[in-house]
Amino acid sequence: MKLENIKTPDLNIPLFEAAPGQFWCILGQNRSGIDSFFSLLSLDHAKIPDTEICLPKDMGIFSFAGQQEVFEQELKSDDTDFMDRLDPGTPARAFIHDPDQYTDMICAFGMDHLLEQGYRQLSTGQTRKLLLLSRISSGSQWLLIQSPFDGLDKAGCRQLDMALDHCRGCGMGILVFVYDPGDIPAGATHIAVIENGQMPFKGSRQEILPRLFELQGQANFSADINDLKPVKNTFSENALPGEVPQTTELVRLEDGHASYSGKPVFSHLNLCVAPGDHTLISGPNGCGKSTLLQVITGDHPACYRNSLWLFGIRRGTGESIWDLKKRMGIVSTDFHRNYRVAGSVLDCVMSGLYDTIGIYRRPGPEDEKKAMAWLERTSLRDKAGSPFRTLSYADQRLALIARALIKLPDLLVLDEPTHGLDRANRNAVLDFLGQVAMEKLSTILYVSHREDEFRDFFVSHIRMGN
Ligand SMILES: Nc1ncnc2c1ncn2[C@@H]1O[C@H](COP(=O)(O)OP(=O)(O)OP(=O)(O)O)[C@@H](O)[C@H]1O
Repeated sequence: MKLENIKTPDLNIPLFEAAPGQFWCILGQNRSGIDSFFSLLSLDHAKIPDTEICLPKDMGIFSFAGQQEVFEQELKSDDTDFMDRLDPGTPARAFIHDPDQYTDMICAFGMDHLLEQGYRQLSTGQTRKLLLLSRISSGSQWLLIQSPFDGLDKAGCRQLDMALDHCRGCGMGILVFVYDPGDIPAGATHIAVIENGQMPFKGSRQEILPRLFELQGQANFSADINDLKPVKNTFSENALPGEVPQTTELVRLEDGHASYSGKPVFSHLNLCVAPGDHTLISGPNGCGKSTLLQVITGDHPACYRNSLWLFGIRRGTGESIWDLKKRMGIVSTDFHRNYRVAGSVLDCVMSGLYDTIGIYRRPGPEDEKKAMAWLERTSLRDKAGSPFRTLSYADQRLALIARALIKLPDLLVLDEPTHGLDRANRNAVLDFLGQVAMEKLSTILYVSHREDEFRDFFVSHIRMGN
């Protein structure tokens, strides 16, 4: 693989070369040009005037955009309307080329018991593991992989490192793109850094690792809690009629359970979240973290089968889900992939005020002002009018985080919200959530696999699946 004299509006790289058997890690911050470089390599027939591009014919590509394409394809072929049951989607087995040849790797990823399960029946991490297996087994001699560790549990990260080492051992060329120096794969033999559209360092791992401290991380997310305090000072400004205010528990789940087709995901789970009980939820892929949060947000049918109280109101007693949603802000991978309406970035952030996906009313000037302020805080102001889906994955995430925060709801339900973000942005978001917690502006339920996100402001930690 060789690219010479790359000159585009975002990139200026005189030369990049990689050989079969090399394992490159490309490291860059969000908006550094790293995504443009990834796109350039992943295009079938990339053409830039005066640029020499020599790419392998066939590459196994794993990317956020590719994952969304698979999801959209699955939606298109959803036959639920013509069946007397939910269409589970393409069986996982069909994504892996010659599964028998990859039995050990499939088992190592913990996917062996899921091969007959439909794509739509997999958790976030399971979906990502499946698509990684799909690319690794594709027979391509080159792998091009974007942010592979996002969403994977600890064991999954270790297995991926081993799988990539195995691929390199078989003579494959590998390029893994990461946004955080902590995500550099253990087996990477070479590192290249992208900064301001350029590639200031590239070379062997030993040569480049000591130079990484020179990198200055600047976050795109920057919010001052003092600007927000006057908007709301207590937990229950949005109290529902008839609700016991202030001291009411936000969530109570007694002997909670959820299952799919009779197969339990979790059971006997008790949870009580009072204002200020910022709660971290962790556990292996597929243990039921997202299902639990979906029960709480009313996005899972088990919410009616449980002894569940939200803001002091028992679910299933005639309450309006819209009234409940008014008091929540939600970010999750499932929500992100389903945010598929046409609409601008400004619309997306503003829609957080109305709890809709997209805008279906004429917003008032005050709402627009609030949304613009959040675009400023996420450095997305100049993208206000751009269609949401044209943003990079990380910028889409920042917009969705702004959407959840715009009304500073009583309950922030954040299921792995920092997918795709670089270290500076991730830290900035978590620092801000720490301030939100300290100022008692919201109560936070937060799912994460990353130990560097296990901050001190979480007062309780639920470890599921142990
Ligand atoms: N629609 C569905 N039908 C059947 N099984 C499902 C469905 N959705 C999820 N599951 C299964 O339920 C289990 C829990 O899924 P869930 O998404 O809650 O896990 P998770 O802990 O959030 O995982 P991850 O860390 O990968 O995000 C998984 O094993 C998954 O395969």
